[in-house]
Amino acid sequence: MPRERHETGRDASDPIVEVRNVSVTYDLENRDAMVLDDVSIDLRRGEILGVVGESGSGKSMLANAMMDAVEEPGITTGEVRYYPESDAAPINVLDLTDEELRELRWEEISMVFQGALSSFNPTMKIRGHFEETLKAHDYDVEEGMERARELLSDLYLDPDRVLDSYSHELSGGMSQRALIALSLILEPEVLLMDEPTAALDLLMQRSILSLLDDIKQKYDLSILFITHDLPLVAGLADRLAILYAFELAEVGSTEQVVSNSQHPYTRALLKAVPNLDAPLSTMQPIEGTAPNPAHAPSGCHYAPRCPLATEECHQEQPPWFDVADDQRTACFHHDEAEEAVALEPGVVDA
Ligand SMILES: Nc1ncnc2c1ncn2[C@@H]1O[C@H](COP(=O)(O)OP(=O)(O)OP(=O)(O)O)[C@@H](O)[C@H]1O
Repeated sequence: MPRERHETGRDASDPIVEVRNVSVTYDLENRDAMVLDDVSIDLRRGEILGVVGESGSGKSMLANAMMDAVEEPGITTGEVRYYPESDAAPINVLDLTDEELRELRWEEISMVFQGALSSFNPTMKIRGHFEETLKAHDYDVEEGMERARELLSDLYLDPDRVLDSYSHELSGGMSQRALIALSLILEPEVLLMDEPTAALDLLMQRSILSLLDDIKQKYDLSILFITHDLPLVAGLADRLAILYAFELAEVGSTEQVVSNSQHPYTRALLKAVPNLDAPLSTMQPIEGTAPNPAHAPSGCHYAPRCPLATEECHQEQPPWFDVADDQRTACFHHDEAEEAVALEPGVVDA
């Protein structure tokens, strides 16, 4: 059954952040270009939601919009509602004053970017970053530094050694873990992670991901994990949201999306990823290129590359279709996708 292009009402599964019809617009090549186009999604309390998309698809825009941190002169529209507790009134993030936003960030919603080296000030020891953040938010420094030590230990780091180092004295994996500890110092409820392990080798990526699961449990976090690496996040996330060219294409439980995707783009993406179990000959790159935001197609953004596209797809944006319990797909031809883009069994392990 077709649905509106946005989720409506409160979810039975208790959202902690609701993103509703959020768009981000920049003036590019003298025209309004949407680098995020009418995205609606919930981050549910206690879940890890993986947001997967190619480079330039708008992943960072989504995370930035959720904290009203889109870089000027970008314009964010729509609604982002944050529910500090299940039955509390929502906070409308896009309506907050600068001072209110300063409090929301770090204390309620915290963000970790890739490349810890550029996030840390090279002339300040790691300890200084923790102390500075605690002071800036009027937290008790002594108590906060106790928590810092615990967080660093939770991330399998030696607290004394790390706190007394400059970031360049630590390995990439160590400084990225120190950055995760720093992001949690003010006990936020939500962690937005934007390609947090992209610069690290595979082994370190995997070990950080398994730590993340433990940290999530211990500190009751809800995590949005952004990546271009579908197999990486499939092993971690409860649900996946697939972003293609500034729009959401499909959202569902990880297992459903990986093993029963109903969107031709998700299926093509699954076919395009290298996988240790599947022979290289079964991999297939996606033909064509993603649109530039200044020249996005008027209908479904994937239509120009899609084997199933019909006139309707080129003219109209597809609505959401509920294709399974807790899985929705924005494709007119979702019921033909499985046959048109066939997958080897077990392409990615959920
Ligand atoms: N400051 C800016 N001004 C104008 N356009 C921008 C700006 N920053 C990003 N964009 C454009 O917005 C689109 C989405 O960018 P975004 O950074 O969200 O992509 P992404 O999916 O996070 O990519 P990556 O994985 O490469 O970081 C891209 O087409 C990008 O070129």
